[in-house]
Amino acid sequence: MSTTAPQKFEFQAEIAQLLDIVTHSLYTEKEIFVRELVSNASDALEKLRHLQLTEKEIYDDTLTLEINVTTDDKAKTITIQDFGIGMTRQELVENLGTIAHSGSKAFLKALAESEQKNTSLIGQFGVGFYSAFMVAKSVKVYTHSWRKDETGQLWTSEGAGNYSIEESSGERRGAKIVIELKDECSEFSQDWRIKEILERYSAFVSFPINLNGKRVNTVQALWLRNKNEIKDEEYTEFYKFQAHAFDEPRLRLHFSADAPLAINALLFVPKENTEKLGFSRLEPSVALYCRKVMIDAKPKHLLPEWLRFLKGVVDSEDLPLNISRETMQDKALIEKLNKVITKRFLKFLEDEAKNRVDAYNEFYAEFGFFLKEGAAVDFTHKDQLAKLLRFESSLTEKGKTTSLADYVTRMGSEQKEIYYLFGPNRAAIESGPYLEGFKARNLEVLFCYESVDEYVMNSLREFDGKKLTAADHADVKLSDLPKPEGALSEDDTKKLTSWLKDTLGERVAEVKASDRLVDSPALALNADKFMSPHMRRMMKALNKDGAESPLRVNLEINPRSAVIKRLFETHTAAPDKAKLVAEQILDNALISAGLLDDATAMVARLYKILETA
Ligand SMILES: Nc1ncnc2c1ncn2[C@@H]1O[C@H](COP(=O)(O)OP(=O)(O)OP(=O)(O)O)[C@@H](O)[C@H]1O
Repeated sequence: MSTTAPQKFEFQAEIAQLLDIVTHSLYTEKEIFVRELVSNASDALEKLRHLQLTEKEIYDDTLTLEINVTTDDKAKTITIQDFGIGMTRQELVENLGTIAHSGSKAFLKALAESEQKNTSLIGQFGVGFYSAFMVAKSVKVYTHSWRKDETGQLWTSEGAGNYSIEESSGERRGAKIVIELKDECSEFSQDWRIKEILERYSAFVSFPINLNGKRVNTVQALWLRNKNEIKDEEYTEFYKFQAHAFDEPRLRLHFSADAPLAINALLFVPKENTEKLGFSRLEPSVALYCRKVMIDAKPKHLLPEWLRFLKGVVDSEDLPLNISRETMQDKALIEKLNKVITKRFLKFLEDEAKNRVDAYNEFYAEFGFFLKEGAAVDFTHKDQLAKLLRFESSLTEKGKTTSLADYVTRMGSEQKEIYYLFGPNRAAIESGPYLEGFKARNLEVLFCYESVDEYVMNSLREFDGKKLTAADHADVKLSDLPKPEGALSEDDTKKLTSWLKDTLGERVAEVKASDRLVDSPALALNADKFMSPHMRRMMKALNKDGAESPLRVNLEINPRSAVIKRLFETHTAAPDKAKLVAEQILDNALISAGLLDDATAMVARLYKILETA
């Protein structure tokens, strides 16, 4: 109730300009005004809570610290009331009539600099209290300061250049903002609509928020609590609420940091990797908060792409509520957050891998793909990621894995490189000809089954100073093994390799005796240094150039093999038959290498060989 005549005031020029833009804005996400006003209310309550610690005399001190939102769809109004510190007449003029507030300033500056004269910038900057004018015909602020000797005030504006203030008796402490909605914005006088908005942006505000008498925010901002006081069930409940999830989290990391930024983060790894199950690519969904108020549910650059499977919350009070994707300063802040959180999460995984081996391995089986993606593309973190990778190897049991670090501890003093082989699965690699030479010399070979492994190995290049080398690479040199009895002599072997080179012609670049074969008669090594057999297969699957270039391989034969000895015996006696066998040996080697492009010629030849058998 007014006790004196209203006094008229002009808005400061910048505010008038701001209001003009906001009032006529076509910005579609008008709903953010709720977030802005609730966050102001929460700030005002927070300030009151602090005052209660130091001040003896506070007006209306029996009030509960809460926020009450009421909607009236007949009158088309929404009211947001808090019992916070309120404002004096003087404060109303300063706070709501002049441009004190940084978000609005930044908004106007960006607008002046920006090419886009449209108002999409509002959403990016947030214009605090003034955002109410996107939806309001008129805004009334009923308020009473926490100071006992002040009187209640009513601030009114229709957003067009001026506002008025009058005394108002009977006000409770705090601020009550009544918005009379524009006709086209009447949706904001609907209970369900506001409920949805409050749940989205203000679910974790620490003061109770009641919408039309019903409590909306029931889940606590767990990430700000001391982790020693939080039960597992509370974490799980929070995860389900925040990530809209139905499963239980597999891993969680709850941490806070003070430098270089104040961060409170609560991150979860879900139980299942839905991308692996064939669902669509995950979107980043660790939400960004500033003091419990959500800034962005799906911030793109908060974490690297390969961490897109994480859920949870990052809260930093060093961020402005209206953080923008446009300004350099804010971009730098996000980058800093990204760096700190990624490093911390990788450290966490390292500890898990050390202390909870089984849980880590289960995590890896489900989410290892993402770590490999990171190792392949993220130059900054690849070394830290390399430590987290796991592979089966020639020394592990089927289904069990080793880390690169453990591999290194098993390396003999002679061994300088870390060997790996690609193949579709363990059986294929073990039955192929490439492994046996390594096995015979007790050299461990890592098994790589996934396409991404090729990129990982190419990106890492080395681990702990040891080169990562494909075991089927033509350059690999292996130590001599003692010559077994009954092998072809060196002379005979030379005769045979030169005959093979002539006979096989263009299909081979080189033929020589192998130092890596033990049982198999022959193997093919890709003569192309730049394209591994695996890459060639992928290019072929993608129908890319390169796969079609004529294939030339180095053929290595095993002088100990019965087939080779027999070939030597027949190559002069029955050259035609020997030629067929030679070609078949090459094709068999190509099959093992995954390099045989077309099997038709081979099938016809096999029948010919069978005829003579
Ligand atoms: N509910 C309220 N109770 C008391 N004071 C308020 C309330 N709402 C706004 N104010 C005062 O008005 C000022 C301006 O509010 P506005 O929303 O424009 O900016 P801000 O809250 O300071 O900035 P930001 O929204 O970026 O945090 C606030 O700083 C505060 O002093």
